[in-house]
Amino acid sequence: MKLSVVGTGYVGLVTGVCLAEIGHHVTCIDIDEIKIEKMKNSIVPIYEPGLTELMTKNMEEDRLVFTANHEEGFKDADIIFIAVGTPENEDGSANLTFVEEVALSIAKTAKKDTIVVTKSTVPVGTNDRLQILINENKLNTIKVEVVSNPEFLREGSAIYDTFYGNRIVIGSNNEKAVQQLTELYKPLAIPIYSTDIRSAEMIKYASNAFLATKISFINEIANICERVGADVEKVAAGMGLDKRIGSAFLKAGIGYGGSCFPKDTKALIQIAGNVAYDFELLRGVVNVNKKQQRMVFEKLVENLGNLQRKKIAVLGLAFKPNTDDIREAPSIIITNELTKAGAYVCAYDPIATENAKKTLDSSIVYAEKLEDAIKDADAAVILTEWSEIKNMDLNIFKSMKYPLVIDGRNIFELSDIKKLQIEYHSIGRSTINSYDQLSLNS
Ligand SMILES: NC(=O)c1ccc[n+]([C@@H]2O[C@H](COP(=O)([O-])OP(=O)(O)OC[C@H]3O[C@@H](n4cnc5c(N)ncnc54)[C@H](O)[C@@H]3O)[C@@H](O)[C@H]2O)c1
Ligand SMILES: O=c1ccn([C@@H]2O[C@H](COP(=O)(O)OP(=O)(O)O[C@H]3O[C@H](CO)[C@@H](O)[C@H](O)[C@H]3O)[C@@H](O)[C@H]2O)c(=O)[nH]1
Repeated sequence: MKLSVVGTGYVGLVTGVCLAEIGHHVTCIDIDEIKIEKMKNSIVPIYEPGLTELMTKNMEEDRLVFTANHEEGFKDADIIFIAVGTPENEDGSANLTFVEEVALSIAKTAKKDTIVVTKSTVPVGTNDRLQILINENKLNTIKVEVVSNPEFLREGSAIYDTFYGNRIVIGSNNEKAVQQLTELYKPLAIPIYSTDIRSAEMIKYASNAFLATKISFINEIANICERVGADVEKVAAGMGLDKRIGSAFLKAGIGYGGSCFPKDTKALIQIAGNVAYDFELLRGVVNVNKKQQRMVFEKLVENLGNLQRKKIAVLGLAFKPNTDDIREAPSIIITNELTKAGAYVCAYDPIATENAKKTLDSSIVYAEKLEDAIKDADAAVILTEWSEIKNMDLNIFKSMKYPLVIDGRNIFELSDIKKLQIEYHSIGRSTINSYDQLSLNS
């Protein structure tokens, strides 16, 4: 089939490349001309494992092209995917400006019957409104059918998730459109769940809100564990054995970040509010997350006191490993607090440094190597569970001025930490202070 994908961010580019890989002819469109030029030259503008290779392969096999011109991009399309951003408005609601701009440009330039598939995460009712917007502004006598097809990929494993997702949700009342999309996705052999448009839109928000709820739940359990002498890692493992609960998304830490959970939870609270429903539970989830994101900073102040002129090594800046994305990353809040408190922040991230430089306070110094950030530090905080950090030689902590480590991701085994002379605090587990004990004994 001939497809167009509008928006070449984390969702659009991965979708376009993967659809080309299963044999479709794909035109990726973006308004960012610099991005388009890069992609035309086989440069992937984001970090996503495996994407460069797959993109280049499909370009070479003539199934994937890029353009900044909507009209040219829509020319032959049987199906147009909308994958532009839906960022957060100041009041927490979803900003639909980009989606509406694309819908209008389809209305004004599409010249043949087409299915418009919304992959962007949009509030319930949006696709119905897009259908009206397109019908009212169409310049040609063509049929345009708007379908909801929310995306569930995760950054860092986006290609795997596209090829091996648990389900594909299609929201439409038009049987022909559902059939055509089913045909399009057939090579993926992923179960298709077909439903009405509004339920499809809600499935996306409800799924993200539920996963965020699991995270805030386990984080609260972790905070209680610390106070009653239980270990949250063991608690989560024991809970996860119950198939009704499941072990996924029970990793305690410094809260969820990223471009989706923070904005989508707030948008769902707004969606409920718009129909006079107070989503009390989800408000709790969001508040717990805010509190949790400050946890590392609070533990630092508790143990170090005044942070003025203290060197703090910040290990990991991305909101999760295997991505360069720092949107809504806990590192933003934590480094802001640190710099406000007068600390000297030396940060290390294997991939996200360039994006961090655009967002974080300009006083932050970026180390080239993990060991450079840690050397002579008064404390180290771990914010992202990159495998490089997980697998580091723990003896590097010996090069610190005082080996105080606050691990916001519980990446080390307490049994390994006990072998070191180090003061180690994590989330929902007991504190290890073999440094002071050893110095008292010697
Ligand atoms: N990032 C994820 O992991 C993820 C997963 C599932 C769903 N989503 C949803 O998918 C949507 C896209 O998210 P993203 O992270 O890929 O966004 P992104 O910000 O990475 O990319 C959006 C792209 O759209 C382009 N764009 C904006 N207006 C345009 C227009 N009029 N025409 C052409 N291009 C235009 C931008 O230049 C940008 O390259 C959002 O609604 C998001 O909530 C994201
Ligand atoms: O047990 C866990 C699991 C995740 N996280 C945090 O939660 C955030 C989100 O993680 P993850 O879900 O892996 O990444 P995203 O790429 O944001 O993917 C989520 O958001 C996407 C955008 O909507 C959806 O498509 C995906 O299905 C959904 O998992 C990150 O900060 C993680 O550190 C935890 O703290 N504990």
